[in-house]
Amino acid sequence: MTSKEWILDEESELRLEIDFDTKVKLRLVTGTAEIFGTELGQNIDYEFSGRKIAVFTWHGCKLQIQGTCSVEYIANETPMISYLNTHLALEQRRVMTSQNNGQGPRVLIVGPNDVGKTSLSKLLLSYALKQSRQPIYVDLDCSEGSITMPGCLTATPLTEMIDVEEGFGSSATSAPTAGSAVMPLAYYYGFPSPKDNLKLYNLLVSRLAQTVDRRLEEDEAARKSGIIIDTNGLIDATGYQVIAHCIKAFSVDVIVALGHERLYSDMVRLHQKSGIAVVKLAKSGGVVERDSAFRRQTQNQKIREYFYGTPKSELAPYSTMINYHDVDILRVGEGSLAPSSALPIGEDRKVSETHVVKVEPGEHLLHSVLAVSNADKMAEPEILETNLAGFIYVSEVHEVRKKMTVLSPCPGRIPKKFWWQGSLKWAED
Ligand SMILES: Nc1ncnc2c1ncn2[C@@H]1O[C@H](COP(=O)(O)OP(=O)(O)OP(=O)(O)O)[C@@H](O)[C@H]1O
Repeated sequence: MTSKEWILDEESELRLEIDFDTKVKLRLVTGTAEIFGTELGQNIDYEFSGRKIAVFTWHGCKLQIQGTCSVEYIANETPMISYLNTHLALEQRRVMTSQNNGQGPRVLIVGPNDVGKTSLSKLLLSYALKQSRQPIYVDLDCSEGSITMPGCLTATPLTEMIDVEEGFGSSATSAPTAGSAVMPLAYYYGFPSPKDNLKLYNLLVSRLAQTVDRRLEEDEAARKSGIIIDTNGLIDATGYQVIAHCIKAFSVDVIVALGHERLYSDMVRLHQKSGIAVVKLAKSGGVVERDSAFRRQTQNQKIREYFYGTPKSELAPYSTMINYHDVDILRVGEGSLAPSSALPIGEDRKVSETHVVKVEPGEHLLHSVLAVSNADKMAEPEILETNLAGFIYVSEVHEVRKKMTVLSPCPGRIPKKFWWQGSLKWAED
């Protein structure tokens, strides 16, 4: 394995892109360094595969890289000072919470795709954690699923530093995630973009916000620390509606507009008069555009980790045979969208967007990832607003015997019978 040393001056970063089929080891030899806000320990090997990262140093350091990266270079110009200043301003608001009902900042990060919204969220959360805060991370980017699986909207109270190698996670709704001692709260949306079913998306955002509020009422440390909300990259007219809805639902008081001048000035025009602080931050030159193939591979990696764990903490999934009639497979909206002319008189399309339909099990479920609802009965709309117990993967379908084999991270019978089908499939390799 090739080995290379890099010397970094203060306030510079080493940018690395590592393919999915290679492994690269990173070691901090001297000095201090961090990855998206989480500090590296000296003389520890960190291993990465299929990642694009920046190793930043405030005071200078020496790094050792073993293995081959597809891209590696040092950048001296970064927006890190402005990111740190944003953290300091948020921290100031936390200190001043006594003047604001004990409520810390509620920050919404908006911007187009691939400007570094998730990376900035990690950084602001890590810096808050470093100051013994316990912020809540709300992930509304349904295409990515930083915390659980793509297709989910989640809220995670963070109590421990975010893992350098795994980011937000070797995460699972069935287990506490990296960076958290508490289980994340997840609702199932099931589509890659809020546009796919706007009514359902907004409904779930409102539901998530209510649950977060209830938690904040009980948890003083989290209340003071505030919430950081990561969004998806939609910034057209629908995107603005989605943003306005999030602001209302979560009572956002700080908007960070990342890497987009017009979005910033629109946010000032639309929201500043209601007392919301709007901050403009520049995109880092290191943020990498990810094509659809890379995003798909990242999703696959995420799904694989849910069932099999990571090299650091491997899991062995359990395989169970299920009768078709033991479970109800559900779908919302899309599958049930009838042409307007076919809807009963007086019922408009909006009604069917949140209508739940049962799906006949069959070959079409093969390789699907299904979300297991915590609901015990099929009542609308409550079932839509019930959080998730976890996920299963359909590894085999036995059409003749009316059975299917599913993988689950937990042993034994799967206790819940309502399983959501979204657009997520995964061919195990
Ligand atoms: N300074 C940097 N150097 C190298 N890579 C970076 C840097 N900042 C971010 N990245 C990488 O760039 C990619 C895109 O960043 P990120 O996911 O934060 O963007 P995003 O705006 O949240 O994207 P989207 O909304 O499209 O999901 C990620 O793989 C991230 O790890």
